[in-house]
Amino acid sequence: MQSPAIEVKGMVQKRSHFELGPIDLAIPRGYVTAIVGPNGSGKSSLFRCLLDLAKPDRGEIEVLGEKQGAFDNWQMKARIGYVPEENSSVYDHMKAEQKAAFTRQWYPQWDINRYQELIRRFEIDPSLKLRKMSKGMRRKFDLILAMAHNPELLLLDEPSSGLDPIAWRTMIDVIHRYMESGERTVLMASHIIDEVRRLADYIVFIVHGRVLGMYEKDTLLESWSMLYADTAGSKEQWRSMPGCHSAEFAGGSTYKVVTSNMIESEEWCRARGIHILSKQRLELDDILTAMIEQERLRIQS
Ligand SMILES: Nc1ncnc2c1ncn2[C@@H]1O[C@H](COP(=O)(O)OP(=O)(O)OP(=O)(O)O)[C@@H](O)[C@H]1O
Repeated sequence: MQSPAIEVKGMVQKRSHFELGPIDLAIPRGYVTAIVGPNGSGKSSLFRCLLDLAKPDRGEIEVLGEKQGAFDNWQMKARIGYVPEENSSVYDHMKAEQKAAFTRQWYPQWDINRYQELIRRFEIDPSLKLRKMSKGMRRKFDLILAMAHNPELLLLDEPSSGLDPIAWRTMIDVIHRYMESGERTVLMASHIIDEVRRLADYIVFIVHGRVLGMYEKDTLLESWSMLYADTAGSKEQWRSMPGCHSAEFAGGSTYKVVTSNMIESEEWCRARGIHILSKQRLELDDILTAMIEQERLRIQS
């Protein structure tokens, strides 16, 4: 089996009011993995640790087979593309084309045709000064700079922040095409459920600096469901149902039940003669909300 693109073992970063970790994570090569979590859950902090822009207090990080610490090596940086959550204002006085000329010095694989194709697709005027660009234009340009050297690994921190719907679709298409070779890896943080649904193969949920789990997206969406079940008057111990997240009385002899394991829940109901009246898959944001609730209960207990 291929080694992971990113491997994090027992990583902890302590701040005065926030602790990230301990985090253990293996991001697979050749796939898009989305990190999803509420504001302040530590997504950007994790990205900065992965890129050696911030130091963890404990643990090990390996990116593209290199242990953290080998990152001062430009050859290593050239294998990665990064779009941070906030862009730096240091280069604001430059025109886009000057910033591109400056950036390409660091990337031996800079692909001028690819750069120009992306400039066209995202409709960027390269003669414009960066400070004159709108937030969305700047975001598109940052994406272009991160992708013009065809990196093996792309780290995108809320890539669509500020993009209009047309630019957003272009971004989705550009990332899909980037992944076509099957050898590239994307790790992205996102709050946009539609973006995660369209792009991600795997989803990592992070809450209060801790990883709740990493899931294959399709399996996750197939497993979490809400069902209405008719118990025909019998009292059910819903808590013993596999995957039971919550069960609430819905009138008559009907219950509304949320499960994280639809297949086993159905079998459990069948074995007890409980009739499932309807079932509906949960959306990713509902799943995240349910997981946050589970985590809250776990911490309280
Ligand atoms: N440079 C820093 N110094 C000290 N604390 C920081 C720093 N950057 C972030 N934090 C804190 O770390 C915590 C996690 O923030 P982080 O930006 O990593 O979360 P996030 O999941 O990316 O949030 P968002 O979705 O809002 O972008 C927050 O409590 C934040 O205040």
